Amino acid sequence: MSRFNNATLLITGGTGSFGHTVLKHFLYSDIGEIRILSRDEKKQDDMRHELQAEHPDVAKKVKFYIGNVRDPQSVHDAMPGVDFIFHAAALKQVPSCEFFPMEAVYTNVEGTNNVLHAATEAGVKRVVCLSTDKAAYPINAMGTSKAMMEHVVRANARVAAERGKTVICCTRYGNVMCSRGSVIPLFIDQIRRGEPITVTNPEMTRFLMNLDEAVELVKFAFEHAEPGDLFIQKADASTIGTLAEAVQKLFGDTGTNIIGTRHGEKLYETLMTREERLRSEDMGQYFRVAADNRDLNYDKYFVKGQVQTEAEESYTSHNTNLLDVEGAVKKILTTDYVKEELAKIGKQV
Ligand SMILES: O=c1ccn([C@@H]2O[C@H](COP(=O)(O)OP(=O)(O)O[C@H]3O[C@H](CO)[C@H](O)[C@H](O)[C@H]3O)[C@@H](O)[C@H]2O)c(=O)[nH]1
Repeated sequence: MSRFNNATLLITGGTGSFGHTVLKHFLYSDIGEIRILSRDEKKQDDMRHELQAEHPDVAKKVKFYIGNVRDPQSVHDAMPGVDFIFHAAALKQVPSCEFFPMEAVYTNVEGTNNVLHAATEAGVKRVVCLSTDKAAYPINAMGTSKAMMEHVVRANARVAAERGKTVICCTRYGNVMCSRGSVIPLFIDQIRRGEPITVTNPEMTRFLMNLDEAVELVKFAFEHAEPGDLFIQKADASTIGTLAEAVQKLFGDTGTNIIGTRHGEKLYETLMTREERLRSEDMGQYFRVAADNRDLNYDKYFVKGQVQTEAEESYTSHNTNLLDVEGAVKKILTTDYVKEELAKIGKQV
């Protein structure tokens, strides 16, 4: 019998790519109920139909709640009886958050705070929050809001730990290949229309990860997290030039336009800062960075000698394993999306 036997799992942002994959993963487990809390009734309705058509035997485990993490009452209303929460609701598009930064604050910072307060109050057992590499040394509004979210997570984790019921932690990932609005589906669409693909900067690098890899870490976090832990998924990376070539190799070459870096973009991403790396524990497929659990009375603590505060290097998409075109082809072929798109044009892989 697993920890989830007959339990209720709430997924915020459950109609998004990440939430949806977590849902599918738990659907056939011994879990009792899965609640989806999200804003868009159309997406919920589509998902309800999809579940009824494809998983009729377990579809009734899923309950839909229309709400918004910005609205504490709607969060509160979804909470009774919940044992576990996967908090994925977020604004995540870099350029749009750049133009509407307060919207990112309301959803990513305040929304997370609302979820964690309600969870702590309701005595939920465990909460796993979803963060991004853009929160490490952030330069854009989306990343800055997610960095602040991570602070909100740690502060709430400390309070919840004192109360002794709820364990709150965070998982941090790089780019999820083929998630909604991301670059691989865009390239495929452009090729399908016979247009050149738009590459911002071929030298830019991004961590590449598929959703199934990511779910493993969510499960691990549910099982093993200590209050305030940050789990960081290790991943390969690729330059955008290499990624573009890999997509063209599979879908055809309609030419390439270089359009230049967009608002708020970095040349490379950092998954773990130097400061975090120094405190991290290498756990094979991921790193664990434990929370600093001292309180504000620093004079209680006495440190002898020099204290090292930074590791030599951060863990970045420039210094992790960089894939070549062949490696990138293999990697993107691990996603259902690419396999389905290839099937549509009659290509078997
Ligand atoms: O027309 C385009 C659009 C994007 N890119 C490039 O492709 C890479 C990936 O771009 P995406 O828009 O797919 O992803 P981002 O890195 O901007 O951000 C995404 O990945 C993040 C994780 O790092 C978060 O999940 C975030 O929510 C999500 O938008 C970037 O280097 C970008 O410059 C292009 O070359 N051409």
